[in-house]
Amino acid sequence: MSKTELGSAKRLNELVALLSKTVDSRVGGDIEKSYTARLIKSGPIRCGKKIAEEGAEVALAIAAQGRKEVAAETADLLFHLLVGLRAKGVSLDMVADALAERRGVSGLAEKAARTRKD
Ligand SMILES: N=c1c2ncn([C@@H]3O[C@H](COP(=O)(O)OP(=O)(O)OP(=O)(O)O)[C@@H](O)[C@H]3O)c2ncn1[C@@H]1O[C@H](COP(=O)(O)O)[C@@H](O)[C@H]1O
Repeated sequence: MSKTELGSAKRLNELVALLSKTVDSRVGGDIEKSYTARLIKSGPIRCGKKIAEEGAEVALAIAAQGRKEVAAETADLLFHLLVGLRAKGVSLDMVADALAERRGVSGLAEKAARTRKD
């Protein structure tokens, strides 16, 4: 990873950490004043639907729109993912553990091992 990439990843990491804290702070908050509080209160099914919607918007932007649109839709998706994780009680640590377990394991090797088991 280049120095520039590492710098951008660190910045995104810090912003996601701050956003995650904001999301946590909205739990049980006033649903008239906070979109996050309203979405968390609406539960995991509604949050899941929003994530599917935002994910589709990212996919469409990648397929047919410009880079600015892709970045904006990705920011929407990241926010909704954080809200969905919070609504479901999944910590960022759990996601980090899942990512760490896969580190260095080629997707192709993993797929081949899975196919052998089937
Ligand atoms: N990052 C975000 C963020 N990204 C997207 N959104 C909101 O996500 C909503 C959903 O987007 P849509 O385009 O689907 O809008 P919609 O069709 O009206 O949404 P729905 O009625 O389907 O829920 C919009 O209202 C956006 O404003 C966000 N709302 C909040 N944040 C962050 O969360 C913080 C706390 O926000 P509140 O909880 O509202 O105070 C903010 O300061 C921001 O940092």
